Amino acid sequence: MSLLVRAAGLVKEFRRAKRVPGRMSVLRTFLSREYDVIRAVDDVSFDIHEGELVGYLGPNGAGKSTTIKMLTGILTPTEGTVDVAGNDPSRRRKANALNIGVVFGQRSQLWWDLPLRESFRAIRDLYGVPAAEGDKRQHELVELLDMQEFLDAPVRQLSLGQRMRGDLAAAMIYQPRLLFLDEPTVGLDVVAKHRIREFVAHANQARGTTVVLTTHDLEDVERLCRRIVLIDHGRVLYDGALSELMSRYAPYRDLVVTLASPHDVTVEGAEQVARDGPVVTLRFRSDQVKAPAIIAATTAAAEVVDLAVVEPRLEDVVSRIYTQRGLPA
Ligand SMILES: Nc1ncnc2c1ncn2[C@@H]1O[C@H](COP(=O)(O)OP(=O)(O)OP(=O)(O)O)[C@@H](O)[C@H]1O
Repeated sequence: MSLLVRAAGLVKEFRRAKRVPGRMSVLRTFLSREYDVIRAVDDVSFDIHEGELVGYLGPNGAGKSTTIKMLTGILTPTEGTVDVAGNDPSRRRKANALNIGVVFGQRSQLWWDLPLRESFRAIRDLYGVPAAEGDKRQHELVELLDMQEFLDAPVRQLSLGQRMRGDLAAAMIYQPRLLFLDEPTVGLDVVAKHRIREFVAHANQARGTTVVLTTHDLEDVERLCRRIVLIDHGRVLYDGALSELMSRYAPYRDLVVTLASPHDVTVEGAEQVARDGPVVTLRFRSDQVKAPAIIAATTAAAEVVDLAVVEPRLEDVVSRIYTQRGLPA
């Protein structure tokens, strides 16, 4: 796989007027020439290869949007370098724009008063997509995202889910090599989320589009991303496979059993971590002991009426990382 994005030692600092306390604070802050420097991105480096689908994650204020803005050319780095398909995005914004598609869940890139069909036409013209190729691509996207029935309605009349589908299609119609998705499923119902995820997976797998996904919805991540980059306070905490993060930081399974009567259970190789009436949770190291062995030992030790083996949730691992402000020991 060839290298598509290289971020090396990226730093972005913002200046924010220092708040002057006391009477007339707002006016005095405005007139004061003192600033605080905020290091929103602090020495971030990563490579992304063609065809990858990377989750770029972090808590609120971690520096995700600031990084993405540097990759798309909206912001110039304070230090460090960015290369996106051979372009320095902030110096060659137009050339970079031809290679990238950007979708923001929170705000539309479409023309509010135009029907989607007209927006697509305008974008195709803007990007110089040949007519026959554009027609074919548009037809395909309309089918894939099931947009036929609202193609002629002005964007302002669309539901959030319809608008998101429109935004995705608009970003893909000129076939960018790299797609940035910022919270693409925020505010959508389960069916709409599913549809968006299916489309993104298809774009990545069938068309080979490289995707950088920023999201707080960890189901998006579980469904789509093999690799994640986790940042906080502008620094990379983890960059690697999602499966590796889970096996390294949550190498356990829970056996949840419902007993015929409420009591504690002692089983070798497992630890009882919770009991709620007759429902007991036994945790065991999945890298050291197999689930069937724990199940057999538990059913021998107690009268079990129901049981389930539960995998650790990404949400638990990530929330531990966020609260500890670092990777668990
Ligand atoms: N234009 C700006 N001027 C001053 N500070 C800024 C500016 N843009 C971002 N920041 C600050 O930089 C830090 C990182 O912000 P950023 O928007 O990159 O975070 P984020 O990870 O995208 O957060 P969220 O998940 O809430 O969108 C925050 O402390 C934010 O207040």
